[in-house]
Amino acid sequence: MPDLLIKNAKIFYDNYLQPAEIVIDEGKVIKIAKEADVIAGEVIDAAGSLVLPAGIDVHVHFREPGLTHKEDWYTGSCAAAAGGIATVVDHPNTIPPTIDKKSFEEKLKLASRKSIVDFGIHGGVTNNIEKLTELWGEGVTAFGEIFMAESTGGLNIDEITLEKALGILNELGAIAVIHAEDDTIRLECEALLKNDMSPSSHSRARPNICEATAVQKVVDLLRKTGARGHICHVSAFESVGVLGRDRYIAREKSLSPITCEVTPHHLFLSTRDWERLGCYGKMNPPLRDRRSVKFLLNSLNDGTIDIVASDHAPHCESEKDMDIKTAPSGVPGVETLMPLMLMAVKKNLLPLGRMVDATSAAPARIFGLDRHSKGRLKVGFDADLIIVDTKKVTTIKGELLHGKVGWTPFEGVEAIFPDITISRGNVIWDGEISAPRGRGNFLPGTGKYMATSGHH
Ligand SMILES: NC(=O)N[C@@H](CC(=O)O)C(=O)O
Ligand SMILES: [Zn+2]
Ligand SMILES: [Zn+2]
Repeated sequence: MPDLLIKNAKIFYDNYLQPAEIVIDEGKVIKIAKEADVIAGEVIDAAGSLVLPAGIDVHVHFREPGLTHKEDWYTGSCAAAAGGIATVVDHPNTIPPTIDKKSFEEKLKLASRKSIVDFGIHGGVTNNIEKLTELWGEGVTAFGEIFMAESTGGLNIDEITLEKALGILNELGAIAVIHAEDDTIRLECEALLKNDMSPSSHSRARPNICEATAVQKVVDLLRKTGARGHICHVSAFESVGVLGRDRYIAREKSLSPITCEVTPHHLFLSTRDWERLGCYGKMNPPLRDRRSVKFLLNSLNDGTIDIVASDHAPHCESEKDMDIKTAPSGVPGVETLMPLMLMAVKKNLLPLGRMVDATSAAPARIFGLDRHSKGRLKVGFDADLIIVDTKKVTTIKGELLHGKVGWTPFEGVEAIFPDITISRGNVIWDGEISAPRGRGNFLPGTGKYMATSGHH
């Protein structure tokens, strides 16, 4: 008898919403049919709600080890589950940073003990060029974010180191995940604004051209070295222009595309929100004006932007409640990503199919998580699913979220939260967290398999 039957579901299949029943056994989807005609150990009646692939958030900062007053693997993964995300990839700017075998093993142990969702771990790139191969063999998902400019953690590197690292990543066949901002432009602008204490000065300290210049530089370096690249959190319309041009050339030359992501805060907030948010609106890259915001949404629609990722970067209120120069950069977002995207679909800002691809199938494909059967509602794939009643529009409240910091830049914004999140056939969220600590599995990157299978 299979473990679970979801009946009265509506699924998005063949570009249509269709009624379906989904049969799950041993964590996998084993049958999808109009009428499954089986008796299962357990039955969930979706009562006509949508059943979609759970989200995959490839950009979170879960802050452990070292910064657990902001977040840890348990609270971060609970926030993910409550927001409809069943897989995350963590970034390296923890304390210690994830830059060698030892720090990687430490993070892996903590995450394995505490995470309730499946996870990958990215390796960091600093002056650890000689450690990249060992990190790859340990099973990091990819390398990054590689900081071209200062951001939380101070892991930024210069262009010479970046080029060297990209050469090695090309040999490994690993993806370079880039935080693209130009540090020279940042320093120049910051110097000019050193007496400007208005929160909105942060957007001018890191203007559009600061990002676009770095995007152009790293595109050139990726093409020169041959390394595969993914650009984090693009925010300026000029950057998307640079990437669109490269994509066109890449297609003509049959090169692998450089992929990119956008965050919900760059899609749904703008420089207008400085007034409401004050220093809580400080993040890198910063809030942009309406022109970029519109362009980002169009580019997500037409596929120039591949995926949505949260850049979940929590800081405590006591840390944010400082002057704009002292406050740390970053906002929480893992729990609100899917609810905001579902709301965007309801408002006709984006077709459902595009939203589903950008939050599940595409991140899985780009980061090789599809080899772990992630990212699709499909027979043979992991039963990582959400059940959503799209009629249930609520407003986001920081105090109801499950991360540690208790605030959100989206306070009062309309959203659609999932009723149920299922990970490998287990209900991990149904209005409360229903998963034991440490049930989440590590999803090793391809370097691990190459190391164990003995060829390179
Ligand atoms: N986005 C941010 O402003 N901050 C991130 C780091 C980063 O992604 O740059 C953080 O870890 O706090
Ligand atoms: Zn970043
Ligand atoms: Zn980040």
